[in-house]
Amino acid sequence: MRITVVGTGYVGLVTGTCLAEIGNEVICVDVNEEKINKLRNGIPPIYEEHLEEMINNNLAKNRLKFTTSLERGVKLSDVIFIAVGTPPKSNGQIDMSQVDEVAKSIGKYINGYKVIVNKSTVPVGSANRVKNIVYLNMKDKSIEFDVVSNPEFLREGTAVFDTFNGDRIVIGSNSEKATEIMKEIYESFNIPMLITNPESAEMIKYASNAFLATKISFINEIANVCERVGADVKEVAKGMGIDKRIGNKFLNAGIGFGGACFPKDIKGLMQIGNDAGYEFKIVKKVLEVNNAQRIKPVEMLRRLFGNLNGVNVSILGLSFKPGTDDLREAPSLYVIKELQSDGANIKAYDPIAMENAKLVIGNSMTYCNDPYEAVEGSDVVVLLTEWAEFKKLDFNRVKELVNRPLIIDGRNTLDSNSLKEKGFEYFGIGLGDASVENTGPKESRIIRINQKKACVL
Ligand SMILES: NC(=O)C1=CN([C@@H]2O[C@H](COP(=O)(O)OP(=O)(O)OC[C@H]3O[C@@H](n4cnc5c(N)ncnc54)[C@H](O)[C@@H]3O)[C@@H](O)[C@H]2O)C=CC1
Ligand SMILES: O=C(O)[C@H]1O[C@H](OP(=O)(O)OP(=O)(O)OC[C@H]2O[C@@H](n3ccc(=O)[nH]c3=O)[C@H](O)[C@@H]2O)[C@H](O)[C@@H](O)[C@@H]1O
Repeated sequence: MRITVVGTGYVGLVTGTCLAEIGNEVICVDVNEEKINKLRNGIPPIYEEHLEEMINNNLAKNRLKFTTSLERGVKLSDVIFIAVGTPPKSNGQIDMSQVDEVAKSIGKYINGYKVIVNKSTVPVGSANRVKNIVYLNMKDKSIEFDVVSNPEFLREGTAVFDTFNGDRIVIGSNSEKATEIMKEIYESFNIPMLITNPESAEMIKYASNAFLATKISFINEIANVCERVGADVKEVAKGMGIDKRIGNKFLNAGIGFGGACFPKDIKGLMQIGNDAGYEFKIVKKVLEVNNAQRIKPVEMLRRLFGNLNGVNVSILGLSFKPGTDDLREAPSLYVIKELQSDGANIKAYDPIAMENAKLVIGNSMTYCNDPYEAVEGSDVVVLLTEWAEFKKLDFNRVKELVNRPLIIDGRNTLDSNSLKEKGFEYFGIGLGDASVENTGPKESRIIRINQKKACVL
């Protein structure tokens, strides 16, 4: 099939490349000339595992093309995926200007029947919105087209894997013809398809992201209570997750969620509710909990040091999660801002996100070439992203290099017992005894359950 994908960000580029990989002729369009020039030379502007080799493979087979000409993209394809950004405006509302712009151009250049696919995360009613904009901009009103909603569920860092191994493909369509074409495109992925109407498909996307974010804030609140009562949130999550109705995914407590989508889509869902005259209460709290959680390591340091002025803090991990160089809404940005306002000296290292970090954070902290350089002379090591390489560090060497062997593990990812054996002070999030809440003189400790009273079942 001849397919055009508009927008070569995380979603558009991965979708376009994967659709080419299964044999389609794909044109990827972007307004950003620099990105397109790089992509023509096989260089992806983002980091995603396997993406570069797949782009080069499909460029070589002539199945994948990159252009800035949306006109070519519209005229030469039967199906047009819209995968441009839908960022939040400063008031939290969803900015639809990129989608509207693309819809206008599709209307202008449309030259025959097309299926237009909303792949971007867009508010309920957007399939109709795109339909109207396309129609208004068409010269020849007799040309037929359909707009379907096909939300994306890939995660950054595992985007290629997720595209081929997703749990479901959702197609929101009011047209049988368009539905059949969409089914044909996705048939070989062998992923269950849910066919529904566009409004439900649009809502499925927001509801899914908001639910996942809710799970995270929920377990983080459980962690905050665990600290005060001597329970271990990792054990609690394990025990909860065995119940199939709850499931064991997205129950990792830590410093909360970041990324381009959860915070944005929660605000988006609140707006969708507001516009429909309904105040969405739960997700508002989810965001509030997350805002506090992401700066929790700083609160812990304030408690441990009193005054952070002049304290040498080494940060391991800057991206909002492992496997990506994306820093959008990363908890690290908030931690660094707070630490800087307290006068701490910061050295940082991330395996992939250093270049992005320099652009976003600037030269107000020291960027290191490896984790050992980052921890040298530190008063505290703070782990913010659970990159696999941090687990494999030679902690004996780390101990030699630091001023004080103190670790705050914002992702509960390191082996606390082994670190303690090596002589480190170790604090995680919600780990009972390994909580900052439980340090200091006994009388200042917050309620502790007498663990001997606990029943063993
Ligand atoms: N990043 C993610 O993991 C996921 C994102 N989404 C949604 O997918 C959409 C896209 O997200 P990302 O790929 O992260 O965005 P992004 O910001 O990385 O990429 C968007 C691309 O669209 C291009 N663009 C903007 N206006 C254009 C126009 N008029 N014509 C052609 N290209 C244009 C931009 O230059 C940019 O390269 C958003 O709605 C997002 O919420 C959905 C699932 C996962
Ligand atoms: O709409 C989107 O953009 C995407 O948003 C998320 O994907 P993503 O943001 O890439 O990453 P996740 O793996 O979901 O992690 C998001 C954040 O939650 C945090 N997280 C995740 C899981 C967990 O148990 N605990 C936790 O704190 C991560 O550290 C990260 O900061 C969803 O998982 C995707 O299904 C969705 O397509």
